[in-house]
Amino acid sequence: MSSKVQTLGEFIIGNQSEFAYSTGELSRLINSIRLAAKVVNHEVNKAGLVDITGAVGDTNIQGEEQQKLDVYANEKFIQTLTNREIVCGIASEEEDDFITIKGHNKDHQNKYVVLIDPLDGSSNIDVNISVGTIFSIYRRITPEGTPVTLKDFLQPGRNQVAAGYIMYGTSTMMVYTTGHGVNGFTLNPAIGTYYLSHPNIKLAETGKIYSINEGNYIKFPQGVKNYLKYCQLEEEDRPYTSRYIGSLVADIHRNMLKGGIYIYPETSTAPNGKLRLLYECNPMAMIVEQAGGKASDGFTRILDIQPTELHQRVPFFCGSKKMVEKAEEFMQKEG
Ligand SMILES: O=P(O)(O)OC[C@H]1O[C@](O)(COP(=O)(O)O)[C@@H](O)[C@@H]1O
Repeated sequence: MSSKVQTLGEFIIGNQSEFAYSTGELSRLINSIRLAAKVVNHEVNKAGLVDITGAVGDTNIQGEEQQKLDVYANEKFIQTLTNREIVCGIASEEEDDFITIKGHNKDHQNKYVVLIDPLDGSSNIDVNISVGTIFSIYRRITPEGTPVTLKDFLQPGRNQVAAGYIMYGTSTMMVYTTGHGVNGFTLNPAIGTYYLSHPNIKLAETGKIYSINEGNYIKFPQGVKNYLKYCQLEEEDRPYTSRYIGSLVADIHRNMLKGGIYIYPETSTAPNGKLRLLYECNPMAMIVEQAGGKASDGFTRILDIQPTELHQRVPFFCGSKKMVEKAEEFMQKEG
């Protein structure tokens, strides 16, 4: 990588002026996520060698069996953010309730809350398939100097000040936005530095890839079944090709670079789908929209949904604008 390529650290400092009332707090926060991700990356990379795969025997609030790496990643992100005293609260897929961070002088002066899925795609850890971390950052809405409340976390996604993911794949990448476009940074593991490898990522208006777990086909709403038929018909630029990794970060990342649509709909057994609004769908929706794409629950823009619970689930249609609009057409036709 030529030395002229910007490092993530340089990029964060260089773009600090983008943030309204910039005190450097948000930059330090993104830097801390960068640091925690490096620590987690190290464990993920050697997962096959050491006894860090498999379950710990506990289940999280979603009733999912917690993987050792889930727990490890959760601890590392919470520790790193807590030790750097830059957030007033953290919510995580692996924690039943939000965590209050009092801050340096125990006076609740910090401005930001973070919502995180420490290790997404955990069902793929044991089989060495790409997994990821997803993060979402908001400015608190309750007064500084008072303890953070649930209200600070239950904000509509359009209020996010930053969102991103880290993908632990063939290479490790951090992709994020602060509302001024989307940039991707690749980790050079030899020196532990992220470099700006994917500047200003733009998602194609349409693509030829659809990503959905067709194993659930019979449980899908009619609108989704009709859209899948549409994708598979030999007409115009179709049939599209089916690609599904089963790791949200990896599926969305591929579609961001190649064009495509990812769908995790409601089903007859899961009326709100599987994915969590606050730390899976909202951050991915902000990234995809910032890259020119679209994200909805089939009817409503994801970023306009008013959250009511920390771990609520929503149906998710996300990707190339024209493909999501077509899928919404089929959903709305079926009502
Ligand atoms: O196996 P399914 O039902 O297709 O679900 C896969 C989806 O669930 C997820 O694994 C989310 O769950 P986790 O965050 O618990 O891993 C996504 O990454 C993925 O897209």
